[in-house]
Amino acid sequence: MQETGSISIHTENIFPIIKKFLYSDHEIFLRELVSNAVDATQKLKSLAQLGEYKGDLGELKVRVTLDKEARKITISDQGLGMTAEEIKKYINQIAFSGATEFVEKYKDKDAATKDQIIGQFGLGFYSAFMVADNVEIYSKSFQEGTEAAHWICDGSTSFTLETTDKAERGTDVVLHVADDSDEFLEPARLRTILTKYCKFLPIPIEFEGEVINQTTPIWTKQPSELTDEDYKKFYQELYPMSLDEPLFWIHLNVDYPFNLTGILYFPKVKDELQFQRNKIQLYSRQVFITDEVKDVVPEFLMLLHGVIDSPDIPLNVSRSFLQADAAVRKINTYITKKVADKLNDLFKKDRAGYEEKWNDIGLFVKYGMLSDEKFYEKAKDFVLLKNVDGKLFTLTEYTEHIQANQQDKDGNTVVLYTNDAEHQHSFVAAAQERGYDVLNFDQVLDPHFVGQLEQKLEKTSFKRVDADTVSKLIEKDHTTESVLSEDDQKKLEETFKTAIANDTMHVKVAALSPQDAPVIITQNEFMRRMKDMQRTGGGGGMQMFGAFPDSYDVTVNANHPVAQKVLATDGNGEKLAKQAFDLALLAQGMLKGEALTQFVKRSTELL
Ligand SMILES: Nc1ncnc2c1ncn2[C@@H]1O[C@H](COP(=O)(O)OP(=O)(O)OP(=O)(O)O)[C@@H](O)[C@H]1O
Repeated sequence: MQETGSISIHTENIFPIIKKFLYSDHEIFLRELVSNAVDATQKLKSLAQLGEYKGDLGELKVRVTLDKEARKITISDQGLGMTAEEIKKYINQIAFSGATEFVEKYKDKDAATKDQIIGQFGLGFYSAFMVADNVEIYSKSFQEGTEAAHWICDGSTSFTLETTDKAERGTDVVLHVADDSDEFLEPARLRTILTKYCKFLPIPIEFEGEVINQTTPIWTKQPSELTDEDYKKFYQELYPMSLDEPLFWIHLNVDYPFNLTGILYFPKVKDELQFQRNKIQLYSRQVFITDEVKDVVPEFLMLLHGVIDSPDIPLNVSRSFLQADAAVRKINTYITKKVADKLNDLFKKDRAGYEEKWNDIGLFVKYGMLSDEKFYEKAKDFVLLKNVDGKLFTLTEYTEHIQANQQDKDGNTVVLYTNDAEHQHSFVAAAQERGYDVLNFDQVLDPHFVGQLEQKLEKTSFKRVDADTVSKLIEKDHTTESVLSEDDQKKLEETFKTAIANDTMHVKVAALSPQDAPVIITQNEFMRRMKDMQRTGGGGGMQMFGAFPDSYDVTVNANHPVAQKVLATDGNGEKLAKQAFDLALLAQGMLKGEALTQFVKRSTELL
């Protein structure tokens, strides 16, 4: 029997269009055909379990063979097979009706809409025509008394279907590789594609006499069956180039309201926001889909490694489509919650171990808090603050720790921090002498984190230690009286102004404790933050602050003995003022170049 026919497609040149636009990655044809073969094999297994197939299953394998000379790639399975009728139905109608619909929708659309349309289409059998100019199917159904069928299609809309004498159950799909697809005739290329997409398929895949996959990867098993070693070993398999062990992991396992399994690993983070080579891999029923998981996994968790497997994620991952997908949004929420629960668990069960890992996980936690409100709500109980002595506190613990000493006259708690303990050493030391605690906020996200905490925590403000003189950082009720008369204060101010002779240095005289430094240079917290934000790309209204030169407050301590000396009428006042000012600059690493040379010269003279 031979039958020729026309595939019910109205648009003549459907394949060139598919070939050109459907997938930029032609290599996925192999993933599609091998997954079809695996599906057919698993369907047969299920039928056998249900007693609907009583024959011998035999060795269930999928074989990929390459005949370079003949320009042929064959994908063979011993699955349930198809009769001629089934080929007409499943291949001619189902596989190609998808293609028709695709082209119909695709015509006359702009690029963005086209992208979206591509995203909606199931990949499948017809992806074979991206690399082949002729495709044959030889198939024999598992059903007794049926004849084997042979189907040929040359990429036009007509096909030939005839009986054949294939003896074994199953399907061979033969691709006659097109002239422009020579790359797929290289064994190494095929092996790479198979390892990329088929490494964890549930049925053995054989290529050049070797099985290339692991049929039961650990994420498909129960956590109770697995040891820490199994998880670590699997991490190595996923990322053979990785030198570090993961810190810990989460085994994901849900079947309602969507299906998802997987393992997420927390890696050691070497430098902040480093480029991540080891990405999370996305699978659908053990078939690799992509490692661009941007829309499936919340952005802050992109720093994690591992695998996610879900049949509920649309296979062909197109941006605009994924973002709108309800299942994807639920998955997103679920993963966020799981990660928060895991961290909370670690924190509760093993505080010491958690603290040890804080350097590595702190970044995730803060990034998560900043980018996801729900995560903030959970993480506020286990986020840690580190002070300059290296001690770690939760938010509540810290508030309690500083409450007694760091309240200002209005009852607000003032949190002091440094972003560079070395550089701001004199300020940190001054604050500590007062009995204040100073936090270390020296990581890349910390400026944003400070902003967030300030908004969230009631009656709490944050000040960088060098934002003001120590007595002004936290304004208490009692004010120190000045030992100088008003005239003297004026005179002192003028002397310093002349000595400094710099418009960006705003000199003022204040009555501080005689134990404080004679001159203190600070940068206003508000102004500094605005300028910082402008530098890191905060747009809009911040622009104007960036245009201002850096400006500083120079506070001269009226109660320090140096003030008396500057006022003494021996003609050395200005020189001393300049010297005291330079010392303050020096304490902050701001004295450089010629100014530094002058300072050294003047110091020698004064000696
Ligand atoms: N190797 C095979 N053995 C048995 N049946 C097959 C085989 N390959 C394809 N088929 C049949 O042809 C149908 C169409 O295949 P196609 O790959 O185009 O779409 P799909 O697998 O149903 O969906 P998708 O691949 O988009 O998820 C399949 O559903 C299946 O019934």
